[in-house]
Amino acid sequence: MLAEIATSLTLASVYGLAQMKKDGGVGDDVKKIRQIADAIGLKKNGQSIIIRRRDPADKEKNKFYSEYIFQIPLGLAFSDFETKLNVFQDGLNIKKTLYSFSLSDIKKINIKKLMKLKSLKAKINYIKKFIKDKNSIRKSIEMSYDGMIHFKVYDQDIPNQVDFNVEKWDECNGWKLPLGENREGTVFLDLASGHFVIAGATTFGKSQLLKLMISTLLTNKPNETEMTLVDLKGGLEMQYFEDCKQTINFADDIETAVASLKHIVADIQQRQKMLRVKKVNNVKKAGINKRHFIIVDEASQLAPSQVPSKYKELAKEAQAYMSYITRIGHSMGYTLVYATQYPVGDVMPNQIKANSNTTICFRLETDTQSETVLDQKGAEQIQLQGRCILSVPSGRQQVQTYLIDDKTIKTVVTPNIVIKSRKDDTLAEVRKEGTTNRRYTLELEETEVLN
Ligand SMILES: Nc1ncnc2c1ncn2[C@@H]1O[C@H](COP(=O)(O)OP(=O)(O)OP(=O)(O)O)[C@@H](O)[C@H]1O
Repeated sequence: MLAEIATSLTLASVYGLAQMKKDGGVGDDVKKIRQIADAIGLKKNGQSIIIRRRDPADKEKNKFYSEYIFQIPLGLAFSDFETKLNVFQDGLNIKKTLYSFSLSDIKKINIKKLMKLKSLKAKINYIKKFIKDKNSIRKSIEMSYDGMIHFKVYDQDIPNQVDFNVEKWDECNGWKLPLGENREGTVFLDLASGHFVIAGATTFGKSQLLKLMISTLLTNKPNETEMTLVDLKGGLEMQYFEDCKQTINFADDIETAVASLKHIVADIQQRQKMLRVKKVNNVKKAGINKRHFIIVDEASQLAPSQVPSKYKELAKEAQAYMSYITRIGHSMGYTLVYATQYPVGDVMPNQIKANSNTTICFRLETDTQSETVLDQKGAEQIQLQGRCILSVPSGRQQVQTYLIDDKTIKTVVTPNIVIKSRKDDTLAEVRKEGTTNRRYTLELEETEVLN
């Protein structure tokens, strides 16, 4: 037995050392970063960036990156560096050969597993695979600036795809959503923290994310969730949830959408009056646990510039209601989730953008669209389905969102299905009215609630 372990270890060491020799050793990130900056002209009057602090990764303290803090030469801006992030990243990953392998890597080989393999060929293949997997790891960088430029260098990149596992829901307390994974693990969002904007070109993951959000609500807060689902892609994406008891309104055309939003606004105004009587200024203080989520996909179908002329007035009305919901709704227990694949001009109204504190942006077609959503370029460079830039008040980061499968959604939905009476008789009325020269007058009373 001991002899076998020794043979396998020798095998691993010899193979690993051979590969390490081929590579020529591990490079110095600080030196490389400075060389790259110089090579692409990021220096001024002959002065290069100067290293001020090194802070190595410490897995025991859950710190997954090494941080290098540089002073930048006078006359250069952080944006000069930020726009070259890919150049720095690729530079750090340049290898002299195909393999890079260290002695500490050899220690990570699972000896027990190796021992169980019967033939020498299987053992060699196991080690080869281990080395191949190790070498497919790519360093990645995050940059930030606080008077000095911070390079966070991770030994691994964000995963390219992560399938959702229902066990993630056990890790969520309150209104938490398991959004996806970054370089350090799961990223959670608080669904009760404010309104959401979700943007992304077609097939990059918006609908998947909406399904994950709704499934999370139905799993963790089935009795405290109410939903208004506005699916202007023909109702195909949200149809899973149409018959859930939590779905108070379901709209798959502009007229029903406007009618539903109008109801929500009336409900919010009603609730304001109720809170005023109770002399409190939000639902939490009033002891109301229910939250109502208004989920709109695809919001460009409610933008006056994008709809046929006969629907323009309706679209204006819808936008006014949605803006109202984002201004007043949060403290009243109403959350807007505004999703669009086409964030240009009036599809991204200022009020909705300004009043939403979480933005999830998948790939967009142009840098102008990226600026419209995030106030900066970058979303046009995303290549992967499900990869997003998450922007919250505390900062920005890239996340690979979870991919939830239809079977899981069905399992979540089934216990929540109810046979409904036609709840939307009123909506049907409004719809009829809408087709017969209806004149819309906006009466959005903004009642101040007592503090
Ligand atoms: N998080 C993800 N990880 C990996 N692949 C994904 C992810 N989200 C979506 N995809 C892939 O992209 C396909 C389309 O996703 P989705 O339906 O969410 O697109 P979309 O952005 O809503 O597009 P559209 O606006 O045209 O409906 C999915 O069927 C899946 O194959």
